[in-house]
Amino acid sequence: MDRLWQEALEHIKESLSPQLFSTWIKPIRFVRADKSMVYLQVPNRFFLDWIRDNYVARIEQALSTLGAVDYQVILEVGKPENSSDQAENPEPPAAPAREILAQKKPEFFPSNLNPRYVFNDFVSGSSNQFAHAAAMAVANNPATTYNPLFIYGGVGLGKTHLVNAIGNAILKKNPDMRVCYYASEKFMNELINSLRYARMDEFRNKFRSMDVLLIDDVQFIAGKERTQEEFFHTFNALYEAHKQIVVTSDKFPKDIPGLEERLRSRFEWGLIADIQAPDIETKQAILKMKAEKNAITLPEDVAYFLSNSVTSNVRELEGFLIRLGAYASLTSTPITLEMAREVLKDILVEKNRELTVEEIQKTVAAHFNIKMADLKSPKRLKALVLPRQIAMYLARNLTSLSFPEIGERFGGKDHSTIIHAIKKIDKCQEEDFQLRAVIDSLKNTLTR
Ligand SMILES: Nc1ncnc2c1ncn2[C@@H]1O[C@H](COP(=O)(O)OP(=O)(O)OP(=O)(O)O)[C@@H](O)[C@H]1O
Repeated sequence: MDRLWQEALEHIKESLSPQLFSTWIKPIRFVRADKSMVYLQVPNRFFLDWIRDNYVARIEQALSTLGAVDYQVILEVGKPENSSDQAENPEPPAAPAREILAQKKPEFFPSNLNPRYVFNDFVSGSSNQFAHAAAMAVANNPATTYNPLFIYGGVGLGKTHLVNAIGNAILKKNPDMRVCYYASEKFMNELINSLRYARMDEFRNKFRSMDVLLIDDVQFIAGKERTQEEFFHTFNALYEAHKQIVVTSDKFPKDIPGLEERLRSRFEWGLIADIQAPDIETKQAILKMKAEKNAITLPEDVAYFLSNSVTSNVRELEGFLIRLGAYASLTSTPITLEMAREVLKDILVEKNRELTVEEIQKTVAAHFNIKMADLKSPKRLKALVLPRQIAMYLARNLTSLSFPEIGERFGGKDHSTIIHAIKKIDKCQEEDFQLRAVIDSLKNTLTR
């Protein structure tokens, strides 16, 4: 059996980089074997966990290829190599490999979660209550209720916060679970590195051994062929093993350009929940909560002023609050409405500047991948009519221009054409959930 072990080592060596082999496999010592078990010694507990999670299957596979079929690897923590009593007093063997595989050792598993983002600090309002409720349901019963959970919404509206809150709540209740948060760009970078250094097995083992995988801003992997493929396989492996997957994006799956069809359809298997721009009451509640957290005294009228006059991006709103807090502290003056107006005046002027129809047309044209000129043209092609009507609708909603003035900016169209377009979009939005999502996303882009 000793010889067989040496051969198995050679076998494993072929499939690993020299560095990995010498780090993880070389220090493993063969102890003994009986009819169905191979006892291997590793230097310490951390090592044992790592080998168990990443290499036991590979070792069993190598033994099986060499004829030792159905042998089970049993890992034990051994004494240092020069220890004299090693042979006489072997450590009691650790649990059988398959049992070990079932155990989880979270203390060595980095979750990447942001501990600040918890449900308690998330303000729920009409704009986000659906996503909030879905996130809580997933946190309470991972992989049983909604899988995958897909949360989408505009920039700075709380997606990252919610997804981390899910992870933190799950870990609090189940400290043994492997919960991992990844921004999709980080997933991609790790994949690139694994490809470059021939560490794909490790990469796959790592992602496929999660109990809960949280992927933020998945839109960034769109158009990246290799990343999408690897994510697709990770998704399948986890889904089939009944593990929870949560994905966020700035858009509804159908509206993510360059997203592979097979991924899009999988994202639609579970629950899709949107986060909309917060209303004034929610913004005020968020500001009050954040002020309290940061020990900033924020008078009612200033909270109202901020919520009413600026952005719907909560991150930006938070930034204004911090700025006011810093100013108050540096000048040793309390925050007042007058002071808020003065300190934020430049930003607010820019923010309150009215959008132009050209900006709206440009954004809509880019979203639908058509030419801006087509929005102003009389062409009746189906692919142009809907974007044009959406642009007209947004022009009416986001500017103060009259119907004839809008018609003028759409290539001299009659005001009745504009009224018809607005009525149609209004009606379609009531029935068509996806159209509503597209319009919300465009509004968000235009007003952030
Ligand atoms: N409902 C909320 N209650 C409390 N804080 C919120 C809420 N929504 C957003 N925030 C805060 O706003 C900031 C931005 O939120 P977050 O990063 O989660 O947004 P996001 O939607 O992931 O943005 P991006 O699209 O840029 O990834 C965070 O500090 C977060 O705590």
